[in-house]
Amino acid sequence: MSASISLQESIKVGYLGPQGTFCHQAAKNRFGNSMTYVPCNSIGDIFSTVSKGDVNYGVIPIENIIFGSVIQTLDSFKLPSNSSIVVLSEVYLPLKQSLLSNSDLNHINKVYSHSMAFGQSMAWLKANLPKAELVEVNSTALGAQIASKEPNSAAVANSLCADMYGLNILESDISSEPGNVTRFFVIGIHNDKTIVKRAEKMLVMFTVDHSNAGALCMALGVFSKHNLNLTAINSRPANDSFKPDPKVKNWHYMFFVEAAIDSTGDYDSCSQIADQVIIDLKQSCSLVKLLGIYPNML
Ligand SMILES: O=C(O)C(=O)C[C@]1(C(=O)O)C=C[C@@H](O)C=C1
Repeated sequence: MSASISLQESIKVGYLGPQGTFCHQAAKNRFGNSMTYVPCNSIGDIFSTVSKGDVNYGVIPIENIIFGSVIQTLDSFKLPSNSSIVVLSEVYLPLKQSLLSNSDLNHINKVYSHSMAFGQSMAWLKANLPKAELVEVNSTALGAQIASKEPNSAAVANSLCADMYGLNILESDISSEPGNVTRFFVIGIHNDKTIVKRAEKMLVMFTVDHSNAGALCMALGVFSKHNLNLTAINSRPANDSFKPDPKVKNWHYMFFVEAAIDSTGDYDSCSQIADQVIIDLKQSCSLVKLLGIYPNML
Protein backbone atom coordinates (compact mmCIF):
# COMPACT_ATOMS: atom_id res chain seq x y z
CA MET A 1 0.00 0.00 0.00
CA SER A 2 1.44 3.39 -0.90
CA ALA A 3 2.22 5.84 1.89
CA SER A 4 -0.31 8.38 0.59
CA ILE A 5 -3.17 5.82 0.55
CA SER A 6 -2.43 4.66 4.09
CA LEU A 7 -2.26 8.33 5.16
CA GLN A 8 -5.69 8.89 3.58
CA GLU A 9 -7.12 5.82 5.29
CA SER A 10 -6.19 7.35 8.63
CA ILE A 11 -8.44 10.34 7.80
CA LYS A 12 -11.95 9.71 9.07
CA VAL A 13 -15.08 11.23 7.56
CA GLY A 14 -18.43 11.03 9.41
CA TYR A 15 -21.62 10.78 7.33
CA LEU A 16 -25.32 10.00 7.84
CA GLY A 17 -25.47 6.21 7.74
CA PRO A 18 -25.95 3.45 7.02
CA GLN A 19 -24.02 3.11 3.75
CA GLY A 20 -25.92 4.12 0.62
CA THR A 21 -27.32 7.46 1.82
CA PHE A 22 -26.99 10.52 -0.39
CA CYS A 23 -24.77 11.91 2.35
CA HIS A 24 -22.43 8.91 1.88
CA GLN A 25 -22.36 9.56 -1.86
CA ALA A 26 -21.64 13.29 -1.36
CA ALA A 27 -18.80 12.40 1.04
CA LYS A 28 -17.26 9.95 -1.45
CA ASN A 29 -17.61 12.48 -4.29
CA ARG A 30 -15.70 15.00 -2.16
CA PHE A 31 -13.04 12.79 -0.56
CA GLY A 32 -12.67 9.77 -2.90
CA ASN A 33 -12.57 6.09 -1.99
CA SER A 34 -9.49 5.80 0.20
CA MET A 35 -10.73 7.63 3.35
CA THR A 36 -12.23 5.78 6.31
CA TYR A 37 -15.96 6.53 6.30
CA VAL A 38 -17.74 6.47 9.66
CA PRO A 39 -21.56 6.05 9.60
CA CYS A 40 -23.49 8.15 12.16
CA ASN A 41 -27.11 7.62 13.26
CA SER A 42 -28.31 11.20 12.83
CA ILE A 43 -27.19 14.63 11.66
CA GLY A 44 -26.82 15.61 15.34
CA ASP A 45 -24.48 12.63 15.83
CA ILE A 46 -22.29 13.77 12.91
CA PHE A 47 -21.87 17.15 14.65
CA SER A 48 -21.02 15.58 18.01
CA THR A 49 -18.59 13.04 16.46
CA VAL A 50 -16.75 15.90 14.73
CA SER A 51 -16.87 18.09 17.88
CA LYS A 52 -15.33 15.31 19.98
CA GLY A 53 -12.54 14.82 17.42
CA ASP A 54 -13.54 11.18 16.74
CA VAL A 55 -13.48 11.97 13.00
CA ASN A 56 -11.54 14.62 11.05
CA TYR A 57 -14.47 15.81 8.94
CA GLY A 58 -18.24 15.42 8.74
CA VAL A 59 -20.54 15.73 5.71
CA ILE A 60 -24.03 17.11 6.43
CA PRO A 61 -26.96 18.09 4.16
CA ILE A 62 -27.87 21.80 4.30
CA GLU A 63 -30.56 22.33 1.63
CA ASN A 64 -32.44 20.72 -1.20
CA ILE A 65 -33.51 22.59 -4.31
CA ILE A 66 -37.10 21.18 -4.12
CA PHE A 67 -37.83 20.88 -0.39
CA GLY A 68 -35.60 23.59 1.11
CA SER A 69 -33.45 23.84 4.21
CA VAL A 70 -32.50 20.91 6.45
CA ILE A 71 -33.62 22.10 9.86
CA GLN A 72 -31.75 19.39 11.82
CA THR A 73 -28.54 20.86 10.41
CA LEU A 74 -29.44 24.47 11.27
CA ASP A 75 -30.53 23.43 14.77
CA SER A 76 -27.28 21.53 15.30
CA PHE A 77 -25.27 24.69 14.52
CA LYS A 78 -27.27 26.48 17.25
CA LEU A 79 -26.22 24.11 20.03
CA PRO A 80 -23.52 25.50 22.36
CA SER A 81 -21.97 21.98 22.45
CA ASN A 82 -21.19 22.39 18.72
CA SER A 83 -19.58 25.80 19.07
CA SER A 84 -16.20 24.58 17.75
CA ILE A 85 -17.69 23.42 14.41
CA VAL A 86 -16.75 25.32 11.23
CA VAL A 87 -17.88 24.90 7.62
CA LEU A 88 -14.93 24.06 5.37
CA SER A 89 -16.51 23.39 2.00
CA GLU A 90 -19.73 22.74 0.12
CA VAL A 91 -20.72 19.84 -2.18
CA TYR A 92 -23.62 19.89 -4.68
CA LEU A 93 -25.06 16.42 -5.35
CA PRO A 94 -27.52 15.98 -8.26
CA LEU A 95 -29.79 13.10 -7.22
CA LYS A 96 -32.81 10.99 -8.02
CA GLN A 97 -35.22 9.61 -5.42
CA SER A 98 -36.27 6.05 -6.30
CA LEU A 99 -38.99 3.76 -4.97
CA LEU A 100 -37.40 0.48 -3.83
CA SER A 101 -39.31 -2.61 -2.73
CA ASN A 102 -39.57 -6.38 -2.98
CA SER A 103 -43.38 -6.14 -3.35
CA ASP A 104 -45.58 -5.04 -6.25
CA LEU A 105 -46.75 -1.44 -6.16
CA ASN A 106 -50.34 -2.47 -5.39
CA HIS A 107 -49.27 -4.48 -2.30
CA ILE A 108 -47.26 -1.71 -0.62
CA ASN A 109 -48.86 -0.37 2.56
CA LYS A 110 -45.85 1.26 4.24
CA VAL A 111 -43.05 3.47 2.88
CA TYR A 112 -39.91 4.29 4.88
CA SER A 113 -37.63 7.26 4.27
CA HIS A 114 -36.03 10.45 5.55
CA SER A 115 -38.41 13.43 5.85
CA MET A 116 -36.39 15.38 3.23
CA ALA A 117 -36.74 12.54 0.70
CA PHE A 118 -40.52 12.34 1.35
CA GLY A 119 -40.68 16.12 0.80
CA GLN A 120 -39.00 15.74 -2.58
CA SER A 121 -41.29 12.95 -3.79
CA MET A 122 -44.66 13.72 -2.12
CA ALA A 123 -46.53 14.42 -5.38
CA TRP A 124 -45.60 11.00 -6.79
CA LEU A 125 -46.37 9.20 -3.49
CA LYS A 126 -49.78 10.87 -3.18
CA ALA A 127 -50.66 10.01 -6.78
CA ASN A 128 -49.36 6.42 -6.76
CA LEU A 129 -49.51 5.20 -3.15
CA PRO A 130 -52.32 7.35 -1.66
CA LYS A 131 -53.18 4.81 1.07
CA ALA A 132 -49.66 3.85 2.15
CA GLU A 133 -48.41 4.92 5.58
CA LEU A 134 -45.29 7.13 5.27
CA VAL A 135 -42.86 6.34 8.10
CA GLU A 136 -40.03 8.81 8.76
CA VAL A 137 -36.69 7.30 9.71
CA ASN A 138 -33.23 8.85 10.20
CA SER A 139 -32.02 8.30 6.62
CA THR A 140 -33.07 7.01 3.21
CA ALA A 141 -30.66 4.04 3.42
CA LEU A 142 -32.01 3.09 6.85
CA GLY A 143 -35.47 3.08 5.20
CA ALA A 144 -34.13 0.72 2.51
CA GLN A 145 -32.60 -1.56 5.16
CA ILE A 146 -35.95 -1.76 7.02
CA ALA A 147 -37.99 -2.27 3.82
CA SER A 148 -35.73 -5.14 2.77
CA LYS A 149 -36.81 -7.06 5.89
CA GLU A 150 -40.51 -6.18 5.92
CA PRO A 151 -43.06 -7.60 3.42
CA ASN A 152 -45.41 -5.11 1.71
CA SER A 153 -43.13 -2.18 2.47
CA ALA A 154 -40.97 0.13 0.34
CA ALA A 155 -38.36 2.86 0.72
CA VAL A 156 -37.68 6.16 -1.00
CA ALA A 157 -33.91 6.12 -1.43
CA ASN A 158 -30.92 6.25 -3.74
CA SER A 159 -31.21 3.53 -6.42
CA LEU A 160 -27.73 2.33 -5.30
CA CYS A 161 -29.47 0.98 -2.18
CA ALA A 162 -31.33 -1.59 -4.33
CA ASP A 163 -28.19 -3.73 -4.79
CA MET A 164 -26.82 -2.97 -1.32
CA TYR A 165 -29.95 -4.09 0.51
CA GLY A 166 -31.45 -6.58 -1.96
CA LEU A 167 -34.44 -4.56 -3.23
CA ASN A 168 -35.96 -3.96 -6.65
CA ILE A 169 -36.20 -0.53 -8.25
CA LEU A 170 -39.96 -0.08 -8.84
CA GLU A 171 -39.57 3.51 -10.09
CA SER A 172 -36.20 5.12 -10.68
CA ASP A 173 -37.06 8.84 -10.45
CA ILE A 174 -39.97 9.97 -8.29
CA SER A 175 -38.68 13.46 -7.41
CA SER A 176 -41.47 16.03 -7.81
CA GLU A 177 -39.39 18.21 -10.13
CA PRO A 178 -36.56 17.51 -12.57
CA GLY A 179 -33.05 18.69 -11.69
CA ASN A 180 -33.13 17.57 -8.05
CA VAL A 181 -29.97 18.65 -6.16
CA THR A 182 -28.97 18.64 -2.48
CA ARG A 183 -26.21 20.87 -1.14
CA PHE A 184 -23.99 19.47 1.62
CA PHE A 185 -21.42 21.09 3.90
CA VAL A 186 -18.10 19.58 4.92
CA ILE A 187 -17.55 20.47 8.59
CA GLY A 188 -14.49 20.28 10.85
CA ILE A 189 -13.31 21.80 14.10
CA HIS A 190 -10.81 24.29 12.78
CA ASN A 191 -10.06 25.99 9.51
CA ASP A 192 -8.07 23.47 7.56
CA LYS A 193 -6.04 24.66 4.62
CA THR A 194 -5.29 21.05 3.56
CA ILE A 195 -8.83 20.85 2.20
CA VAL A 196 -9.75 24.53 1.82
CA LYS A 197 -7.33 26.46 -0.31
CA ARG A 198 -9.79 29.01 -1.71
CA ALA A 199 -12.66 30.91 -0.15
CA GLU A 200 -15.43 32.90 -1.82
CA LYS A 201 -18.39 32.58 0.56
CA MET A 202 -19.08 33.10 4.25
CA LEU A 203 -21.76 31.77 6.60
CA VAL A 204 -22.62 33.69 9.75
CA MET A 205 -25.15 33.06 12.53
CA PHE A 206 -26.59 35.81 14.77
CA THR A 207 -29.64 37.01 16.68
CA VAL A 208 -31.00 40.55 16.76
CA ASP A 209 -32.52 42.55 19.59
CA HIS A 210 -36.27 42.42 18.92
CA SER A 211 -36.96 45.51 21.00
CA ASN A 212 -35.18 47.63 18.36
CA ALA A 213 -37.24 48.47 15.25
CA GLY A 214 -35.19 47.75 12.13
CA ALA A 215 -32.62 45.57 13.94
CA LEU A 216 -32.56 42.89 11.20
CA CYS A 217 -32.40 45.58 8.53
CA MET A 218 -29.35 47.08 10.28
CA ALA A 219 -27.68 43.67 10.43
CA LEU A 220 -28.24 43.04 6.73
CA GLY A 221 -26.96 46.55 6.03
CA VAL A 222 -23.53 45.36 7.21
CA PHE A 223 -23.35 42.95 4.24
CA SER A 224 -24.40 45.69 1.85
CA LYS A 225 -21.81 48.10 3.36
CA HIS A 226 -19.11 45.54 2.52
CA ASN A 227 -20.58 45.06 -0.97
CA LEU A 228 -21.42 41.39 -0.33
CA ASN A 229 -24.13 39.56 -2.25
CA LEU A 230 -26.44 37.52 0.02
CA THR A 231 -26.89 33.96 -1.30
CA ALA A 232 -29.09 32.42 1.44
CA ILE A 233 -30.98 33.48 4.57
CA ASN A 234 -32.52 31.06 7.07
CA SER A 235 -33.99 31.54 10.49
CA ARG A 236 -34.71 29.14 13.35
CA PRO A 237 -36.27 29.81 16.75
CA ALA A 238 -33.65 30.84 19.33
CA ASN A 239 -35.48 30.40 22.62
CA ASP A 240 -34.54 31.31 26.17
CA SER A 241 -32.64 28.05 26.62
CA PHE A 242 -29.74 29.97 25.01
CA LYS A 243 -27.83 30.69 28.17
CA PRO A 244 -25.70 32.60 28.99
CA ASP A 245 -27.15 35.38 26.77
CA PRO A 246 -30.05 36.94 28.72
CA LYS A 247 -31.08 39.01 25.67
CA VAL A 248 -32.25 35.87 23.81
CA LYS A 249 -35.91 35.18 24.66
CA ASN A 250 -38.67 32.85 23.45
CA TRP A 251 -39.81 33.82 19.92
CA HIS A 252 -36.45 35.34 19.10
CA TYR A 253 -34.72 33.94 16.03
CA MET A 254 -31.29 32.76 15.08
CA PHE A 255 -30.50 34.01 11.56
CA PHE A 256 -28.14 32.16 9.23
CA VAL A 257 -26.84 34.42 6.46
CA GLU A 258 -24.61 33.25 3.66
CA ALA A 259 -22.88 35.76 1.42
CA ALA A 260 -20.60 35.68 -1.58
CA ILE A 261 -17.46 37.66 -0.81
CA ASP A 262 -16.48 39.69 -3.82
CA SER A 263 -12.92 38.47 -4.12
CA THR A 264 -10.69 36.41 -6.34
CA GLY A 265 -11.03 33.38 -4.08
CA ASP A 266 -7.97 34.45 -2.11
CA TYR A 267 -8.38 32.80 1.29
CA ASP A 268 -6.63 35.47 3.36
CA SER A 269 -8.46 38.43 1.83
CA CYS A 270 -11.78 36.57 2.21
CA SER A 271 -10.93 35.89 5.86
CA GLN A 272 -10.14 39.58 6.48
CA ILE A 273 -13.46 40.70 4.99
CA ALA A 274 -15.37 38.08 7.00
CA ASP A 275 -13.67 39.22 10.23
CA GLN A 276 -14.65 42.83 9.49
CA VAL A 277 -18.27 41.77 8.88
CA ILE A 278 -18.30 40.01 12.26
CA ILE A 279 -16.91 43.10 14.04
CA ASP A 280 -19.60 45.27 12.42
CA LEU A 281 -22.43 42.78 13.16
CA LYS A 282 -21.44 42.76 16.83
CA GLN A 283 -22.42 46.46 17.01
CA SER A 284 -26.10 45.61 16.59
CA CYS A 285 -26.53 41.80 17.03
CA SER A 286 -25.99 39.26 19.79
CA LEU A 287 -24.54 35.73 19.66
CA VAL A 288 -22.66 36.54 16.44
CA LYS A 289 -20.62 33.63 15.11
CA LEU A 290 -18.70 33.13 11.88
CA LEU A 291 -19.52 29.54 10.89
CA GLY A 292 -17.01 29.41 8.07
CA ILE A 293 -15.47 30.72 4.86
CA TYR A 294 -15.26 28.31 1.93
CA PRO A 295 -15.12 28.04 -1.87
CA ASN A 296 -18.23 28.52 -4.00
CA MET A 297 -18.76 25.09 -5.63
CA LEU A 298 -21.80 26.07 -7.73
O1 LIG B 1 -31.05 10.16 4.03
C1 LIG B 1 -30.14 10.44 3.21
O2 LIG B 1 -29.85 9.73 2.25
C2 LIG B 1 -29.40 11.67 3.38
O3 LIG B 1 -28.26 11.77 2.95
C3 LIG B 1 -30.11 12.86 4.01
C4 LIG B 1 -30.80 13.75 3.00
C5 LIG B 1 -31.22 15.12 3.64
O4 LIG B 1 -31.29 15.24 4.85
O5 LIG B 1 -31.54 16.03 2.84
C6 LIG B 1 -29.82 14.07 1.92
C7 LIG B 1 -30.19 14.19 0.64
C8 LIG B 1 -31.60 14.09 0.22
O6 LIG B 1 -32.05 15.43 0.12
C9 LIG B 1 -32.44 13.37 1.22
C10 LIG B 1 -32.01 13.15 2.47
